[in-house]
Amino acid sequence: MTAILKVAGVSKAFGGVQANRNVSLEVEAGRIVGLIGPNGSGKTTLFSSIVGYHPIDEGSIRFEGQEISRLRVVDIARLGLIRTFQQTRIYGGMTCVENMLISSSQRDARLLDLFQARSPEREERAGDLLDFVGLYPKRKLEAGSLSFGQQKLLEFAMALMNQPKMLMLDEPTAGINPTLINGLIDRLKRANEQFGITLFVIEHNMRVIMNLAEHIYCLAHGELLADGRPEEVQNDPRVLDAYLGAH
Ligand SMILES: Nc1ncnc2c1ncn2[C@@H]1O[C@H](COP(=O)(O)OP(=O)(O)OP(=O)(O)O)[C@@H](O)[C@H]1O
Repeated sequence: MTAILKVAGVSKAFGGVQANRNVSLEVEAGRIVGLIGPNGSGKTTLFSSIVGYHPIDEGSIRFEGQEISRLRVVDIARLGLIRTFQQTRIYGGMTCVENMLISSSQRDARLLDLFQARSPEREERAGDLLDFVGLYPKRKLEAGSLSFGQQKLLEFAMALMNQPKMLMLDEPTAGINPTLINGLIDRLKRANEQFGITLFVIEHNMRVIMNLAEHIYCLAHGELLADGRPEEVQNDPRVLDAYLGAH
């Protein structure tokens, strides 16, 4: 197995706050890997650094062997490394299909309007992916009328429009009811298996991440604390201490 993502010695501070300190980790191609840690342990900061949202202070980030730590978000996305956010980023006044079409044009970093973004192939792909996440019957509805969980599914489908090699998901199940959570886990696994997309997932819900990930990294106070198979990490006294100590 080869690493699709290699993070080596990454540090990032905001003023006096050391959000990440000397973090090194690897994500193997085709895997589902989890990132856990108490609130404020630096998970989102690490994701932002990887996708080029802000410069890092030290270290190296390689995607498919290429150094990406100095690239812009759009250039990293073009390489096939895409991230979704804790908060959904959809246009509530547009239909589900329109959101999908706009999303697919973002990869090119060109400000295409919806008219230009429409093509038979893209519309077909949008329909197929909406079907994949179970939203095909709602494709012509305004995205703002969907439940929060359905909006998360739409956002996931929008990310797939860009045909990523690797998707980084920041708390995909946050705020979603338990029934939809199971559906989302199933879709994430299927995207991994059917489309071969590598997934790197931040998740607070332990049941979800234990069920989903094959390997888990745990951060605490900005540093890598432990990593291993889900059952190893779950029973690691250092991880338990970090969580208990955080409350
Ligand atoms: N833009 C910023 N400016 C200043 N401080 C920041 C910024 N972003 C993050 N931090 C600080 O860096 C530390 C790590 O935050 P981060 O959001 O990465 O943690 P997290 O593990 O994702 O937390 P959560 O689980 O609550 O989302 C925190 O102390 C946070 O306050």
